[in-house]
Amino acid sequence: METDMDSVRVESSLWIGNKRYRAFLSGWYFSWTEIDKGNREKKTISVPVSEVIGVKEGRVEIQPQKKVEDTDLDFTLFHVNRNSRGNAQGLTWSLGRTQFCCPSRAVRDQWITQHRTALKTHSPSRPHRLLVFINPFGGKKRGKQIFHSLVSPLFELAGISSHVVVTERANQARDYILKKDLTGFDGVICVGGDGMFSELLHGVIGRTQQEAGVSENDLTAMLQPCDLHIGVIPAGSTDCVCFTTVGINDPVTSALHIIIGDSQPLDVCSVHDQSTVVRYSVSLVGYGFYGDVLEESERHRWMGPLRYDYAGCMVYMCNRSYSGLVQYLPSDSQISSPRDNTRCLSGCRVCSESKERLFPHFDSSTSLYSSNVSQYSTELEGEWVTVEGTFKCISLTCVSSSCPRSPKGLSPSAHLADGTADLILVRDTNPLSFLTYLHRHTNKQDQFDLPFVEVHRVKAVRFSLPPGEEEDFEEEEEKIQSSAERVLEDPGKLCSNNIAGHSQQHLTGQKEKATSTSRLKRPGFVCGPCCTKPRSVSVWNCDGEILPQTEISCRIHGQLVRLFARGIEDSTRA
Ligand SMILES: Nc1ncnc2c1ncn2[C@@H]1O[C@H](COP(=O)(O)OP(=O)(O)OP(=O)(O)O)[C@@H](O)[C@H]1O
Repeated sequence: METDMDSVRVESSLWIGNKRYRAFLSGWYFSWTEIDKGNREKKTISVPVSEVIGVKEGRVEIQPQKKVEDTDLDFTLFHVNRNSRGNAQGLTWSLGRTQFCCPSRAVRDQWITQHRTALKTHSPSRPHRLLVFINPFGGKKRGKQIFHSLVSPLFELAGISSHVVVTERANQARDYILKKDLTGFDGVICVGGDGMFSELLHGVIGRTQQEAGVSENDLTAMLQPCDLHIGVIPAGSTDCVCFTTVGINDPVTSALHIIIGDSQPLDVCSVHDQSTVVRYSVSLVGYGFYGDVLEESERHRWMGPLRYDYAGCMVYMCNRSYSGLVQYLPSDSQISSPRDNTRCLSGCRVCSESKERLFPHFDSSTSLYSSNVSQYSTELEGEWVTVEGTFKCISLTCVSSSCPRSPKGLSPSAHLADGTADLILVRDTNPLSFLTYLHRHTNKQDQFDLPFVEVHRVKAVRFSLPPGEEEDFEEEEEKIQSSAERVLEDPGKLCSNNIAGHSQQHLTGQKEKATSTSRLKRPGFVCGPCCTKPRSVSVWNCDGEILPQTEISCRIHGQLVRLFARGIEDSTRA
């Protein structure tokens, strides 16, 4: 047996079953080559040290149950295995296991020691201690089972200790991250859906800014990048964030990415009203159709995940469109564009070369509510572009926002970490054309290749109501406000309005009030085609939460957070 203590190098004969192998561990790779009876080399298998999950004495199995057969000559290597599956965009990872037999106990011990040294020196960013939040009610309510049967045994095998919090209320995970002592944790994990991810996102960003003394409410402030990694074990209804960053919704794949300490930076959009940050978003800030669908689906939570299909049909039949003034700050189209037909895959060059971490020419003194368009252009050196019109929907997404139902996503060529978002403007059109647009999200046709759709890669966006609309809206607000007050005096009247009870995450108590008022403000619509008076103002859907504000300002923060992921792996590598 040959060893080199300084650079982690071991070489010896090893046996798998009755076949002999020449095994070799250098710093970065462990490989073994079959040697036939005539001493000829046959096939070589190679595993990067970075993808080794653990090395154990003896013959060990952990799935379906932990079983150890302790012998002096054997060791078991656990590592990542890849395969492709179904409609997944990325590769499924599973736990590979190979049992080796050594010529002597001394050689066995040497292999184990050297493997462990190699892990420490060549895969140093692995987490040792994790804070895990399980939403027991997310998706099909299998969060606890998924964690305890599939994820926890893998963490244990890899020597990761976890502190588990099973949530008892909405926003518990966010508040825990904001307030409790997190010393010693290398990351926070959610077992749940996009709503749980959002809680972790708000907690981690808020905590980091608090500690750095940065005001989150200041639209012009450079937010401090967050060191604490976020991991997502998918156990929700759609799990869009997981699908978009890993390419598949599979708890074991995600757990293995966490164990090996993968790190994927992610852009985040902050949404502001005039004076405060309202929310952070990763996947969708949407007005019009997507806002209406969320609002309608909230009235039917009892239907479970089916409510989105139901609400989609109802809102589609209402055939609404909304006037608005959209202003955006375009990103450099020489670098990338939403229509360049590229996919942001693991190791993406556009993301790794991105310099979009600073935000030039943003002037907070400009009123959001001003309708003076030229004022924006002058103050912001002519970079802002203004589009006024009537829209079916307005969507802003930092990432492709893909999910199993829409594997390409809202914007197939969007990047995870280039400091930009894609702004999709769908102008008013006939119902059939709009259906064509929606349907193209589920097939291979280009959803942007339609005359009423435009898409722009942007660094910031503002939305305001056109001047006339603004007055109507205020009048309507006043009328509805007074009727809401009457309803509050007589809560019995609430039944007919069926106001949604879904929890919202708020950054301030003031917003809590605004939201409840806002819900009361908007008259219910369930009648579809027979609605007599079209509503003139929609709501914003921000990653599945309804925003109380209509006029908002959004800014993209390049690579603000980091996930335990590596982006979608090219499936041709399987
Ligand atoms: N114990 C709890 N009781 C009630 N609500 C909770 C609890 N824990 C978390 N929540 C809230 O439930 C909401 C939905 O949870 P989650 O995202 O995990 O599942 P989902 O909605 O089924 O999935 P998706 O968001 O992917 O559609 C989250 O916004 C979260 O704040």
